[in-house]
Amino acid sequence: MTTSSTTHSPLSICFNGAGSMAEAIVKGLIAREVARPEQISMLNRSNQERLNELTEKYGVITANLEDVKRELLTSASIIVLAMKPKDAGAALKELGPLLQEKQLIVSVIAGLSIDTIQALLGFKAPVARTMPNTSSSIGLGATGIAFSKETTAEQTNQVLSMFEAVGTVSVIPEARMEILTGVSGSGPAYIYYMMEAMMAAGIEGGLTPEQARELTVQTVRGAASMMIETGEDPAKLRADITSPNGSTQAALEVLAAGNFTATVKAAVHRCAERSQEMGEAVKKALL
Ligand SMILES: NC(=O)C1=CN([C@@H]2O[C@H](COP(=O)(O)OP(=O)(O)OC[C@H]3O[C@@H](n4cnc5c(N)ncnc54)[C@H](OP(=O)(O)O)[C@@H]3O)[C@@H](O)[C@H]2O)C=CC1
Ligand SMILES: O=C(O)[C@@H]1CCC=N1
Repeated sequence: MTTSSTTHSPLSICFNGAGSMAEAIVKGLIAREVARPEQISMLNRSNQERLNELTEKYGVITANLEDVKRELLTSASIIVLAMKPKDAGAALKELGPLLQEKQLIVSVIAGLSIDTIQALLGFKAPVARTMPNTSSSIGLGATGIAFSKETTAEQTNQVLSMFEAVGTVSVIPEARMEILTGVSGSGPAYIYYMMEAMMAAGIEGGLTPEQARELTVQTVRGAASMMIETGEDPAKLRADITSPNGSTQAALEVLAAGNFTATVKAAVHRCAERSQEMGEAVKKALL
């Protein structure tokens, strides 16, 4: 850590990691005009083709030369850690000595705790531990955020603005971050899995792939919008569809026989547990 009193103005955000989650956030930030492309830099380990693609698509700054990368990291007001958990330990150890104490670290890394991030950096940096999801790219993300006590009010507001621009935000105690990952961080994947199965069944029954897709997408979109617009519990909305002894009841009985609720709950809890395991692995390997 360096202790120069340089202030970082205007706001600049450096994404350390330039994969699908970083792109989802950047796309949303630019579309919603929360940051201009020239305020955003994106770095990765080695994939130059990927950096070229991001500059072409969004006009953001990218770099692969080590000294330029270092300059972008040291001059950013916010550094977003967006690499896989297995790569985070080495990246944080390298980053620590470069940072000034006022630079804010925003992590999107599953399982990695604030304590571990600070221990790997080598000092108590202000940290916002977040768990977004890929729907941020279209402004419909759901992000959980926990702040370290070193985070200033201004930094807290900057992070809230960043993620509110790309969807909804839930500020939660850090201890709830794993279960939130199970619900909303990985959640879109479960819905896509369900949609794949519905589409496959529709095609088996003779719908064209296009019809199966359109009907499935509109059904999921309509169901989500019904919850938002009516404010009803899903159990009530489900009951409204389920005629006694009708076709929906017959379908739900098949799902219940396959332990639908228990299976989905087990999946969410296993996701939370796996997230914790990944964080523990980083801690064990590098501290
Ligand atoms: N995908 C999702 O839905 C969500 C992901 N997350 C979290 O986001 C993080 C990233 O996931 P995702 O975007 O899917 O991963 P990707 O594999 O798509 O991207 C990872 C990126 O990290 C880069 N990288 C690896 N090591 C380093 C390093 N030492 N320094 C800088 N950059 C590095 C890679 O560069 P290169 O290609 O050059 O190796 C690549 O650009 C994960 O920790 C995950 O837990 C959180 C919420 C949702
Ligand atoms: O699968 C993963 O590990 C990440 C975390 C949340 C979504 N994807």
